[in-house]
Amino acid sequence: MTPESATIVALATAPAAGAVGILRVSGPAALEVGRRLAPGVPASPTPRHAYLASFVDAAGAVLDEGLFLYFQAPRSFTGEDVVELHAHGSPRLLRLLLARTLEDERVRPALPGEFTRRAFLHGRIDLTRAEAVADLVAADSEAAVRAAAAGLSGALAERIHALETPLRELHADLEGVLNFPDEAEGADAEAGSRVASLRSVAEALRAEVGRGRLVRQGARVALYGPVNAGKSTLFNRLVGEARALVDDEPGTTRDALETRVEWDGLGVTLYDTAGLREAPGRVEALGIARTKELLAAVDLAVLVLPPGTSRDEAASWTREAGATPVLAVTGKCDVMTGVEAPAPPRVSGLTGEGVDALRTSVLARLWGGGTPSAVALVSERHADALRRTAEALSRAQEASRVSTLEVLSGEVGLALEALGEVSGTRVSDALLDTLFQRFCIGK
Ligand SMILES: Nc1nc2c(c(=O)[nH]1)N(C=O)[C@@H](CNc1ccc(C(=O)N[C@@H](CCC(=O)O)C(=O)O)cc1)CN2
Ligand SMILES: Nc1nc2c(ncn2[C@@H]2O[C@H](COP(=O)(O)OP(=O)(O)OP(=O)(O)O)[C@@H](O)[C@H]2O)c(=O)[nH]1
Ligand SMILES: [Mg+2]
Repeated sequence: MTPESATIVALATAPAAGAVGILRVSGPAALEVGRRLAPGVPASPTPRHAYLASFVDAAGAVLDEGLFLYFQAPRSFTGEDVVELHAHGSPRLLRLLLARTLEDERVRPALPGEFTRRAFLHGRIDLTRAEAVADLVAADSEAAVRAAAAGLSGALAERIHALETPLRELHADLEGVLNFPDEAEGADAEAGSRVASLRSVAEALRAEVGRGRLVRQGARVALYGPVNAGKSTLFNRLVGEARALVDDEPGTTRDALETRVEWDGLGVTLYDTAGLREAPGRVEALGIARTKELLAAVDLAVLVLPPGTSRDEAASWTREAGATPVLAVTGKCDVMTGVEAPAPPRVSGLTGEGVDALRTSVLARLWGGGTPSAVALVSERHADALRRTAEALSRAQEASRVSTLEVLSGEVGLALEALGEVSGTRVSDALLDTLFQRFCIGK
């Protein structure tokens, strides 16, 4: 039996006690197998009708009373016959029901992501939508939920399509001129400029990978600066609870502390770090080394300076963050005297002054304009395929000037191939294997 004709089964709900647990069966034997567990359901049930049914064991003893749903191929999530048993959410009961479906030799347990993979293989959804399903399940901020939902409804698919269609047309035109020079004469005019504009579309999409990552994984933001500047006090204020130890002794924070917050729907991992200073004690020096490591890894470093810091000192503290963007603030602004005239923005972790404004500036620096939910969730995988698309188009552009039409068309073909890895029009089984591995079983 080929894997495609196998009927698969898995729990569609988490394997924990809950109000309802769902067992999902997909494939040609789904209805027969489902009815073996729920013999009260008619032989030809109305698709999408919820039947209240008894689920029974092999001897006919009732194990549960639940809902039975039948989706007739191809009008189902997978495009195959699907049966769902909505039982009470007892993990042990669901294992019994699952074991009963497996008694049929046509049925086997589903692999991770296999329901979604079948939806893709049956053309119900393209690859960007399949990936959005996994993004949605993994989403842990409102922005991530909204962006994945947009992906599920085809936001990225449309943008890829808007690139793939003219690219395919260009390729067809070029092949036409190559194969039927008389009929297709002139179809290759403007090829150079068509290639150039497609290349910039690919580059623009690829540039969104950073935003995609910010939405998916959240941003990483670290507070840093000289010892005793008020970083931990500000951290506690930003987090809304007394997470970090605060003391007037310089060098209080040693290990970096981290906590996850959600600001305007965007997930943010916030770090409080050991204050930096010359000639610290041995343990404190270890903390300082960690701070420097962390600074290199975050998306934004918020430099907290004590009142009265000079411009030169501030510049030298800024350099500590290396290539990481820095947002400098003057802390303890409640104790400042007018004479010091410190550089804005000013905040006080103690009184809360300027803290909302700081949060807004952090988001603006991370995100720029627009709303996080409107982002196309470009992943590293998409960006890599788009990079190869753009590179092939760049070579095509060069070829349009100095080389033959064959070479030009060949490069356009390669661009099309690389792009096909995003939508899934050209994918290998190996790529699908890796992609669906990150799904959970039952998805
Ligand atoms: N109980 C249950 N809830 C679920 C799912 C499921 O499989 N079962 N889903 C699964 O992850 C998601 C919903 N996704 C679905 C997508 C398409 C179809 C479907 O039947 N599509 C048909 C018919 C469309 C129509 O009638 O409008 C089709 O596309 O042809 C069903 C569920 C989330 N909730
Ligand atoms: N007046 C005033 N005092 C503050 C403010 N923030 C912190 N302090 C005080 O300054 C001292 C140091 O505060 P911390 O928050 O521990 O400073 P830190 O930058 O984390 O210090 P290290 O961890 O040692 O680097 C404590 O006595 C705080 O109460 C503030 O906004 N205003
Ligand atoms: Mg501290």
